[in-house]
Amino acid sequence: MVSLNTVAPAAASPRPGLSETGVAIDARVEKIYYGDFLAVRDSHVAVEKGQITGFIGPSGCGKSTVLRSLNRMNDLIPSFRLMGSVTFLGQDIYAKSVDPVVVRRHIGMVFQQPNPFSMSIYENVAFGLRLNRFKGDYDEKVETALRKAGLWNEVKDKLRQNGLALSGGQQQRLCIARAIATNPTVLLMDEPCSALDPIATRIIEELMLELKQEYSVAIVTHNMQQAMRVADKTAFFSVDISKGGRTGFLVEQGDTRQIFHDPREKLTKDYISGEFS
Ligand SMILES: Nc1ncnc2c1ncn2[C@@H]1O[C@H](COP(=O)(O)OP(=O)(O)OP(=O)(O)O)[C@@H](O)[C@H]1O
Repeated sequence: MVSLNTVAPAAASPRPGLSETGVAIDARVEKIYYGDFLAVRDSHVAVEKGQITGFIGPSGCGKSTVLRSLNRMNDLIPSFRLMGSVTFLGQDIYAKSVDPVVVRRHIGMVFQQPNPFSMSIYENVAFGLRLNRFKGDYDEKVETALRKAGLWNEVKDKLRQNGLALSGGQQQRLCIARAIATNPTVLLMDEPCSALDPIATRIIEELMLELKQEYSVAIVTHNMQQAMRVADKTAFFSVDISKGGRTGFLVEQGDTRQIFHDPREKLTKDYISGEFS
């Protein structure tokens, strides 16, 4: 059982394996507000173990809002308010006793813009380990994370160089290395390729397919082809403008093939045929 209550040294709290199938994160969003604005309603989203779950839908439908609710990243926005529940391996991540720093160690995040810190490549990867008061072999952890992120061969001779000196695609892989260094169970990726060229995008997509051997992944993407290429499961969101607002909601979630080729809902069908026509 994972403890979400205190910052335990990273090495002392092993990551649950992906041997069993099932749900890693179960989010039952009733409502999400920013101040008085109802941004998302009625969205039950699951991130399954060892799979990639894609979040798709038109701009403003709440994909990023829901994604960022899955590891309490939205806590940093004072006007944010969630009604409903989000459980990680059966535990309520919004429970009073839970430490959001520990949640984010188990559920890491990669953002749209590569955002390495202005520090060395090595220290970028070691950052989360230091935050989590890791006491073991830093060199080994940094190398392993860089290898898993497919970056080791490109940076092994310049680990003391500033991370900001890398190319955009390399910076994004550095951010992935930083996210996986603390041995998370889930990786959340918010449009991780939107700032990258097609070659760097393809590298990250291939990396995602490798990462799902070890991690459960949820990715927000605007790119439907990307969702089809990488996602096992797809959650399609839409925007309700019927009451004069703009409120996002989940239309349906299912196997990616089913969502793209045999959607249950007309809204999904219309969106997908519009995107591909
Ligand atoms: N920090 C915030 N404060 C207030 N409103 C916000 C905030 N972040 C997002 N919103 C609003 O919440 C709604 C959902 O935004 P969100 O970014 O989650 O949608 P999205 O589907 O990811 O959009 P996009 O595809 O354009 O990135 C939008 O109306 C947006 O303007």
